[in-house]
Amino acid sequence: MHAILQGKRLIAFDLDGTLIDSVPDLAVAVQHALGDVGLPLPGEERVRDWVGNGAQVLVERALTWALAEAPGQVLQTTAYEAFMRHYGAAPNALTQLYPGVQTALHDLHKAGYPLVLITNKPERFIAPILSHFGLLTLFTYCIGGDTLAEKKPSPLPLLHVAQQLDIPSSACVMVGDSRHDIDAGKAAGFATVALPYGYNHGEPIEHSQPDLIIDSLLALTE
Ligand SMILES: O=C(O)COP(=O)(O)O
Ligand SMILES: [Mg+2]
Repeated sequence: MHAILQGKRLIAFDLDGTLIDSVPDLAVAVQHALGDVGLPLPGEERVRDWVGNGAQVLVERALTWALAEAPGQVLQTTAYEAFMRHYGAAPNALTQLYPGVQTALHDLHKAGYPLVLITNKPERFIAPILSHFGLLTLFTYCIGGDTLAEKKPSPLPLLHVAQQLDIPSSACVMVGDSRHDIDAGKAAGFATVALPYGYNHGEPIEHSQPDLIIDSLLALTE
């Protein structure tokens, strides 16, 4: 096991950009939603930079780009509902696990670590995606962006799971791809591990000064 796991008793993982490359399916759903309301389509590369603060903000960023101004509430609600419908219809069509994820999660689980998932993605999508990849049963807890009163970068979801499992923050690790994961981890008193291959609004994850940067989750188990 990697030295950062020494004395640790809980590992929390981010989902999008950390375990799964979900942007191709998110982009399809965003484009369908914008098409439904008669707006121009942004393309996958723009959508990549908009992921990270949950589905409402993703839709709001897409609408703001398409309109060149902030959307009104009615349009936001209509486009959000369309996005949720389209994404829910096909959350796994193009989504792939990043290399090493399957092996690393199974090895950490076998080694006895409780694994938890803390994503800003709406909760309803978590189980269909994790079970598609055979990973759902590895996780003790799954928290979505709409599960609790606050989402990352708030430390609340991290502190919530640590408290539920009665594990002190100093014995917990947050693993993620974006500044929201690292900021939440630091604010919760967790050790922080970053993956540089995900979605961080186009900014290098080094800027958030995580405790460790690894190229693949396999580095945790070696
Ligand atoms: O849905 C998002 O905006 C990002 O989700 P994540 O927290 O799993 O990266
Ligand atoms: Mg992420």
